[in-house]
This record gives sequence, C-alpha cells and structure tokens, in this order.
Amino acid sequence: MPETIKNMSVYDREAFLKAANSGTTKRYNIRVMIVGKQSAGKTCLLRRLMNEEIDDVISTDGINIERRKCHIDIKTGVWHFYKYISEDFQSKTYENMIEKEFDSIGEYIDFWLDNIHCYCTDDKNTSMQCNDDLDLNPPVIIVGTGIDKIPLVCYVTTVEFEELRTDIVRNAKDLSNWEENLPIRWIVLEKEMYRKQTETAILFSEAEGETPRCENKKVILYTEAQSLANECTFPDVQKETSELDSFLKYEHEIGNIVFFKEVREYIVLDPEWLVDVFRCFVSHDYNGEALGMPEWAVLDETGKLEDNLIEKLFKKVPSLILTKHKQYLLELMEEFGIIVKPKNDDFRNDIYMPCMIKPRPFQEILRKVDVKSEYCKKSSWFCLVFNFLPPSYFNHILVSFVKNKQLLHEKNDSKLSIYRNVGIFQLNETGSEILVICLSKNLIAMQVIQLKSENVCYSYVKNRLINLVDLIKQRYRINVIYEIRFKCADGSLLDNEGIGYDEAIVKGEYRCTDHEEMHSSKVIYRSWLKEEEVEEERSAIIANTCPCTSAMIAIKFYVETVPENMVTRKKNELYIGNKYGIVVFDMSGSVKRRMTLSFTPCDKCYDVDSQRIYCIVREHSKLICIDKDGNDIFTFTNPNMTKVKDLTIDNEGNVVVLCTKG
Ligand SMILES: Nc1nc2c(ncn2[C@@H]2O[C@H](COP(=O)(O)OP(=O)(O)OP(=O)(O)O)[C@@H](O)[C@H]2O)c(=O)[nH]1
Ligand SMILES: [Mg+2]
Repeated sequence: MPETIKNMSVYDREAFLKAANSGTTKRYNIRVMIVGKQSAGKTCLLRRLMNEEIDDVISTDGINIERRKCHIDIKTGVWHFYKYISEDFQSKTYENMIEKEFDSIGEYIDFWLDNIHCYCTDDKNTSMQCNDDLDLNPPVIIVGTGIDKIPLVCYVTTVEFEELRTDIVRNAKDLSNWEENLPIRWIVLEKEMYRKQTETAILFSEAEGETPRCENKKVILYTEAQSLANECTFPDVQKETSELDSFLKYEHEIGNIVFFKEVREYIVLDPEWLVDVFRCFVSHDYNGEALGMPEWAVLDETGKLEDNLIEKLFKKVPSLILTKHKQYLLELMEEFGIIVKPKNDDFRNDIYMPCMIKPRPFQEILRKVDVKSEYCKKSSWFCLVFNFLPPSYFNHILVSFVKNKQLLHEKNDSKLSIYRNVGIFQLNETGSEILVICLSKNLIAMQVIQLKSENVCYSYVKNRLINLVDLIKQRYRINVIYEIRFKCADGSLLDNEGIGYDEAIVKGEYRCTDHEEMHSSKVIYRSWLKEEEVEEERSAIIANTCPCTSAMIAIKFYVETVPENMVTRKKNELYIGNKYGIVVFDMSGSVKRRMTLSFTPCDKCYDVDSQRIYCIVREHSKLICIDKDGNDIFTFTNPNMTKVKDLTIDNEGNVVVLCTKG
C-alpha cells in the first residue's frame, strides 16, 4: 500500500484495497522540488535540467509550481524531453514572510533542510529526518549555483547536468514509493483527468467587444469527474462516491489536483493555476493599480479584504475573466486558511486576510489591551516551543481562532484586534476575560488577561490550542515537534526560558531567568492546568520512573481475576481484560467504563493511530479487531495459525501474532 494511502483514513484505505482487488499496476513518478534563496538560480537550474534555454529567465513571483513532464527510461536512466517533471518552489513572498537572518552558511542550509523535512510524509516517526541508514529522507541534493563566480572554478558543464540527472534517478529509486502499486482503474482515471486538463475550453470575456479565447481546462465540475470515473469502471459512481472521493483525496495528497470534500463542487486539475490565483492575493509584488486603491490601505491596516479589491485582484489572472469561479475560489481560500470570516456578529460577512496585514511591534499591539485597572490579572504565558515552525503554521491557528471566537475591538475604535501573527479575543460573554495569542519566532504563546482578579483555570483553552496544533500537523502532514513551557506573566517571551511542563509538575519552584529569582511552579501552571490534571500527570510520571507506581496498583487489582499479560495502557487509561470483556480504569484505579465482549481475549493490543483494539482468543485461534467501544470490526483466522499466544503491533501498524506454526 502506498505510504500516502497508509496515512489516510481507514475508509480511504479500505476503498483502496477494494479497488486494488480488481488489479494493480506499478507506477513510477519522480517529484523534484527546488528550494533556495531568492535569485540563487533555481529557475535556471530547472531549465537546464530540462534541457531548455535560459536566455529569457525572469525572477519568479511567489511560489511557483511547474508541472514539467519528461520520460525517463527506467532501465538506462536516460531522460527524454518532451514538454515538461519538477517543481520550482520558492518565493520572495515566502522569504518576506519568514523574515529570517542567517549568521552562517550552516544555519542557512539547516533552515532549508528543516523546511523540506517538516513536510516529509514518508516516515511514520514524525520527528525523524533520517531513515535507518541515516540517509536524509527525502534525499536532498545540494547544488552550488554561481560557482563560475569563484575565481579559477569553471562553468557547470553539460556533463555535470547529466550527472545531476543520474543522481536524481538513483535517489528516486531508493525511495519507498518507487514502484508503487496502484489500482489499474485509478491510474486510468488519473490519465483521463490529465487528458481533460489538456483539453481546451473557449472562454468568453464578460467585457463587451472582446473576442473569446482558448484556454486549457484548469477546473472541472465534480459531476464531470463522476462521469470520467464511470468510464474508467469505477463501480456505482452515481450512487456511491466513496472510492472516487478516496481517489481524489489521494491525487490531492500527492499534489496532482486540488480537491476538498467540504468544497466539492469543482476539482482543480492544474494546481499551478490555483497558485496563480493565490498569488494575486498573497504577494509582495502587486501592480500599481491595485496599490493605489484605498481598499489596499484598509487591508494593510486592518486585514479586511474589501469586495472591490477582490474583484480587482481576480482580474490579474486572465483565465478568471469569467467570474463564475469567484465563490468557489473564495471558499477554497477559506479552506486553505488564507482568508477568514470573523465570528463577531457585525463582521460575519466580511473577509479578512491576516497574513497580509502590515507587521507591527508586538509591544505596541499589547499596549492596546493593556488594562490599567488594579483588579486586572494576567495569567502566565502558555507556550508551545517548536523545533521548527513553517511560516504558514501559525496563520492556520490564528484563522481557526478567528472563526470560533469573537475578536476584541480596539479601544475607541471599531477595528477588530487582529494583527500580523497576533490575535486578541474576547474569551467569555461578559468580556471580563481577554485572550492574547501570538507567534514569536519558533514559539506559539497565549495569555489571558482578566478584568477581575480571580483564580480561573483556562485548561480548556490550553486543550483547544493543543488539539488544534495536532490537527494542523495531521491535516497538512507537517512533521514538527513541540515542547510545552510556561513563562511568567510579565517576562519576555523570547529571552525568558520559563519552565517546561514535566519540570513544573514535579518541582515546587524554579529559577526564573528573566527576573533572576525563584518562582513558584504552581503559580505559573495553575492558570492552565487543573489540579486533577496535575495529579494524573504526577502518577504518570512516577509510572515512568518507578516500578512501584499507581499503574502497578491497577495491575495488582486485575491480576486477581485475569492472566498477567492483558493490560494495555493508553494515554491515562488502563484497559484490563477479564472473563467478560474489558474494563477501562483511570490512573487512580476508578472504573471509567466496561465493554462486554462475546469472547475472552488472552492477549490484546491497543493501536493508538487507528483507535482499534486487537485481541487474540486462544481456544479458537482467532484474531479479533474491535473499536474502542468494543464493537466488532473484523475477525481473522488462518489454518496455519494455531495455539495463538501473544500479539503486538509494530511501528508500521502491522499486527504480529505469535502462534505455533507461524
Ligand atoms: N554567474 C551565474 N549566474 C547565474 C547562475 N545561475 C543563475 N544565474 C543568474 O542569476 C540570476 C537569477 O537566476 P534565476 O534562475 O532567476 O534565480 P531564481 O532563484 O529562480 O530567482 P527568483 O525566482 O527571483 O528567486 C539570473 O540573472 C541568472 O542568469 C550561475 O550558475 N552563475
Ligand atoms: Mg525563479
């Protein structure tokens, strides 16, 4: 099963397997991404790799996805150039967004490597950048352009480009997705959709007197995809679209098309076209006409994207003369988190684009909510410190908060408190609690300012942020890891180290690097952690470090009724099997729920990824899979599998059963 499918939902995996039953074939596909600093020579490199001229290369505006095709003889490795394989991904916009400065070439290279590897989906172990052989995954070839500028070094020759091509193919062949097996009908439909894209459509301009133009098809209706799928022997496509949807999701994941189930009216066949559209909105290279519009200043200052400006910006893409896609494109931009409609009643129909607001100093923004009342109370800062944070990550978080929480109004102004990388929200109905959420380098931080001096715990806000961060990691397949830290209310966000989560729970006090004095750990965590959570965590920590723990107490309890190897621990729950089924305990030993089963498992394992429990039943030599509520999913038997004894799940999600014969 291709890695991409393995990472999709259980329904998609089942749809894939069903389709694969009617025949599969191998697919070879190489995707190359060229990243690097502005003007490094990326476009020239791509052109030369594709055996094209470089005379007319101009600077690329924003991110550029070029789907170029050439055929490579798998046996000989020779490249045959027809038209267009490769992606040139870079941007001034991106560079402006990251606002990075590098002290050394090492830091510079690390930055680009992190950028590439945080999007690697080939490895289940999300924090890893290397495979078992310590090879970078995906492989990276570092090309030094401009070497002719170094005295005594000669120009890059044609021979070296040939070596680069050989290197690309060699690296691609080592990847786990080389020779992927796909259902034949999926490959046929993929080709059909590609053919559809190259079909031309006649575009009629809305402006009077303009002649109609021919354009390749960039978008098709979902119903058109249904008809194509029907032709490609997808079963019952008109009634049952689950296989088609799984196929479209797969194609979206590998970057061939853009398809969101939530906005399913159209399918974008040419992602480059969408990049062109998005470039109209998120760019640092607007044309003068749009710049002169007063609506532009409004966007710059407030983030509000007025309708006039939307119309104007859409016109930058010639194939958008038919504004029939306007609504769909706006919905897509909402789906991508580029634009958002605030939750505030009076602003619900307005469109905001937070990433294009002019940056302002953080302290200046904070002054806008600095309540001087003596009763005002600030919580500590709750921080998620990331190993590496891609520039768009925080934007997704901010947009999600804007959708779900009312933004505060600026003092004496109707302007909403949304800024570049900062949002200030009204947390409760009465307005006595204000939430500040912001990005600072590799750190996402939040603080609650209360207008009443009460000890309130914002554990639910903390959970919301963590869930959201994990959801974004999953949805955009971003491999980043973070650590939770607390920092004192008035300290600096960046220079102050604060205290880590585990340390805060076990240590009574810590040395604050900002104030150079001892602070109470409890004072710093209590705004975000409930006492029960702290207790639970303490027991978990002890369980990790000491054999005589509360976990043992639970095991002791179960040992009286069932064999020893039937405990599975999932997060802060203990799953204990007995004669009648499974009892779920919390870490204090209290029963949370019971599942009655029709069989008595002799061993079981909890697969956290799929939330399934795998059980083996010795008498019948069966492997039974149930969901976390005890409902049957499937039963597996095999004549070769007798006297089943133990089971476990490996890192890939494979269930391994120890039995007599196999
Ligand atoms: N001397 C020298 N000049 C180069 C080399 N590669 C590219 N250039 C020149 O550098 C300039 C930028 O090249 P591009 O290929 O447009 O660079 P890019 O990284 O795509 O630039 P942006 O899209 O603006 O980020 C052009 O004027 C090229 O002619 C090289 O190896 N040696
Ligand atoms: Mg370029």
